[in-house]
Amino acid sequence: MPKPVVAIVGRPNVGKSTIFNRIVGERISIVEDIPGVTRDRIYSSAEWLSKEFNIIDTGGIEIGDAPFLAQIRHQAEIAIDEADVIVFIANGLEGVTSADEEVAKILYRSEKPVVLGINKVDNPEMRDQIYDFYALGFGEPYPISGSHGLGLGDLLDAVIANFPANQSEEYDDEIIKFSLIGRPNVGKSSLVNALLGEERVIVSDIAGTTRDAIDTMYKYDGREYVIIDTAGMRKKGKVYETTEKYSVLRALRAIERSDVVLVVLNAEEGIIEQDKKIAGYAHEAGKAVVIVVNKWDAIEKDEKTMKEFEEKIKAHFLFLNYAPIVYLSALTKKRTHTLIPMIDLASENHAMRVPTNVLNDVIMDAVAMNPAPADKGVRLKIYYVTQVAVKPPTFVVFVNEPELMHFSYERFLENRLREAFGFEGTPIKLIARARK
Ligand SMILES: Nc1nc2c(ncn2[C@@H]2O[C@H](COP(=O)(O)OP(=O)(O)OP(=O)(O)O)[C@@H](O)[C@H]2O)c(=O)[nH]1
Ligand SMILES: Nc1nc2c(ncn2[C@@H]2O[C@H](COP(=O)(O)OP(=O)(O)OP(=O)(O)O)[C@@H](O)[C@H]2O)c(=O)[nH]1
Repeated sequence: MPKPVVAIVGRPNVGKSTIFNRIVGERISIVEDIPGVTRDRIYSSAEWLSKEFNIIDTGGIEIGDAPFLAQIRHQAEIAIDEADVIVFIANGLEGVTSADEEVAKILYRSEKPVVLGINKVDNPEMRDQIYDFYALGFGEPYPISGSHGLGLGDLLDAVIANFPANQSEEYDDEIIKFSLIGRPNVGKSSLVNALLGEERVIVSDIAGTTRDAIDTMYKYDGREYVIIDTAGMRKKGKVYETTEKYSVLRALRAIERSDVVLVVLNAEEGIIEQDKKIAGYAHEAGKAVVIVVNKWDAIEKDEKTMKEFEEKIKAHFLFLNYAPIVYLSALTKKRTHTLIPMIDLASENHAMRVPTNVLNDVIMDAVAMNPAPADKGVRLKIYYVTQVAVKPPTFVVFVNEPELMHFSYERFLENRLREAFGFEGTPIKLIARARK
């Protein structure tokens, strides 16, 4: 089920990021600290009354050197393009400003529901001041205080009440969904075209939350695939579509809807910081990952080139050590046929379920071979392991003291699981829990 998308808009300094952070809370991703991966907090999943949604802080998307008013206009347009419900924030301490009216004007033009939040209403006496904001024309203004966490419940109730009704299932579970991410010009569109070749292409425009996302159905060897957001890869019409943060936002949304993410690199240009950042998003989302080195035709090669490139990738993407690497050329179509089998493999491993008894045999053997080190005289004891989820495979390890599970030991156990079961192409997650 596609999750509804909520976007926060408003002129600078009204408290959008404060509210975003409040709503998102402390969401811990699959790997807490990947060195070198900076997290842009402009997009996150969130939950209210067990309704899940995604939320965008449009204030975090700066549009180059556009002047003040153009900035807020573009941000409002992004909200309209990307969201199902828009949260419009104004500042209760300052009353209605002309910049607020500017935002309102753009929002009127859309048919998206708008919930108006008046921020910085830090105490109940200030509530009378919010009535001025009826003038903005979005009905009842909700008084809130982002910094004190007040009033957000009522605001979110209104947001949820505006979610689109009965969204249909996106695709059948057997259909493998994949997306291509990578910085501009690495060859994502060319690769999609190379894959599609002469095949009949059915482009589906999905109804519901994923506005603007054009997915492509793809059949290979009798199996069905969906290439997620092929439109997002091509589209570059509006001013903000060329900004880096916006493409990050599109990439994050495509990643989220995928089973397998292809991180596309350019052999000609090698690996740069931006590639690392993009790869980090795929990893953090817990998706299966295949690294694609494109433009392999364009470089001088000898028998060592591939090995050298692989070492470079391993060094730059330590956190993606499970991702298989495919070298190909979208231009000449050399080795493009090796890609789909890799996607199949990564996807299968991402959904792998290991029987509990086999799992425990492997872990107990590992522990016997290499017992956990003691910490201040107390030794970690592992009682039992069970797989609690797939996509990615997630294991709960029941222990005496979860704090004794150090990173290096966890890594050791993870490696043993990988040796025993494969898991090529997928992250796996270990969670230490105290046995009750
Ligand atoms: N008094 C008060 N101050 C707040 C509240 N929420 C945010 N602020 C303050 O307002 C300032 C701006 O907050 P941000 O969350 O950065 O605002 P923003 O809208 O994201 O700003 P841009 O990123 O510039 O668009 C900060 O100094 C916050 O501490 C609130 O509920 N009450
Ligand atoms: N030599 C060579 N050139 C390639 C290959 N794949 C793509 N190109 C070229 O690289 C350029 C960019 O390719 P695109 O497919 O548009 O790249 P993209 O990643 O979709 O780019 P954005 O849409 O900007 O994100 C084009 O000029 C392609 O012809 C390849 O395998 N070898």
